[in-house]
Amino acid sequence: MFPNHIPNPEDKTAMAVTRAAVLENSADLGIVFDTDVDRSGVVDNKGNPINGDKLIALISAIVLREHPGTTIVTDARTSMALTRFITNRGGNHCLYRVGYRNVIDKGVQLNKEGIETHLMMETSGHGALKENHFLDDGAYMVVKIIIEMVRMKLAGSDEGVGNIIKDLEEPAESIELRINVVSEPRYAKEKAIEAIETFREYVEEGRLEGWELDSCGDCWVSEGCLVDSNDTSAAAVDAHMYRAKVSDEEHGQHGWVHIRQSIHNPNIAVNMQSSVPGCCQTMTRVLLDKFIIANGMDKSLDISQIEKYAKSGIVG
Ligand SMILES: O=P(O)(O)OC[C@H]1O[C@H](O)[C@H](O)[C@@H](O)[C@@H]1O
Repeated sequence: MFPNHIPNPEDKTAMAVTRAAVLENSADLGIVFDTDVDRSGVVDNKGNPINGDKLIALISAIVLREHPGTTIVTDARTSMALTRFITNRGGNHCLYRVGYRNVIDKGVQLNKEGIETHLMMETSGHGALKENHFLDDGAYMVVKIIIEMVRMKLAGSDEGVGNIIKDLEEPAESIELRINVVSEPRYAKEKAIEAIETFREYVEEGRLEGWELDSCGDCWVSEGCLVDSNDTSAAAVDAHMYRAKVSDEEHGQHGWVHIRQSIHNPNIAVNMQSSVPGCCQTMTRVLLDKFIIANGMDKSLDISQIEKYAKSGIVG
């Protein structure tokens, strides 16, 4: 379909065009790759787009049937519902750093430590399997999905592969905001790290009410996972990233805020999810008033996207 849309399984147009083609041709499956075919997304026969968390869930369900109890590593921008989906099927969910190399390397490391880890996948669509020599390989993922689809058809089901993930809930809200670092480019990384580490201290010291540093709960990675404290084996280059789980009296734990230095750009990426409509805006206001402004960080950071979302609920 290229050059009709960007070849990217995260791209809404790419998924929408593929969905339309599947429905128009009564196809069994639509497939979206990026240019070098290491990222993928699919559309099932009913037109359901399956990318991001949904793709991870679909592959997880297949892999967990083949390897009961396996550990699955993903980046930490996945939903709380995905963790439930994996654990409900008997798997362990290891939430790790953004960056497909980090996610895959974590899986390699866990296997070396004797923790059976068959799938490593990022929300971007990058994914690797132990059986495929830990290669970042979108084509292999899609072949697994095609085999599953044929298996279902041979068993007499026309439900489509989307049926496998029908119990995966979606967060009510999921947003990404960027904070540009106002500085000479050579100091930008340092400043971003300073801001992110101050965020960590704030959350650790309980200065943001209801916010708590997240980890994989009581899994074997204990504190080392999302908080990075006792893991020296992975590259330090993009290690400054933390996730805080967020609760309030009314809803209990309803979401999370993930803050990290961008891998490619001199900015800070802020991702948020909540199961309660309106709560991403509430969390943004807390971040703005109780952390950024309280620290005087609004002088060294371009917080226009944060301010806009806090005021209007509009990303941009
Ligand atoms: O830090 P960002 O600019 O958001 O980029 C983050 C992304 O960087 C690269 O594209 C990696 O391949 C991805 O694994 C990662 O998710």
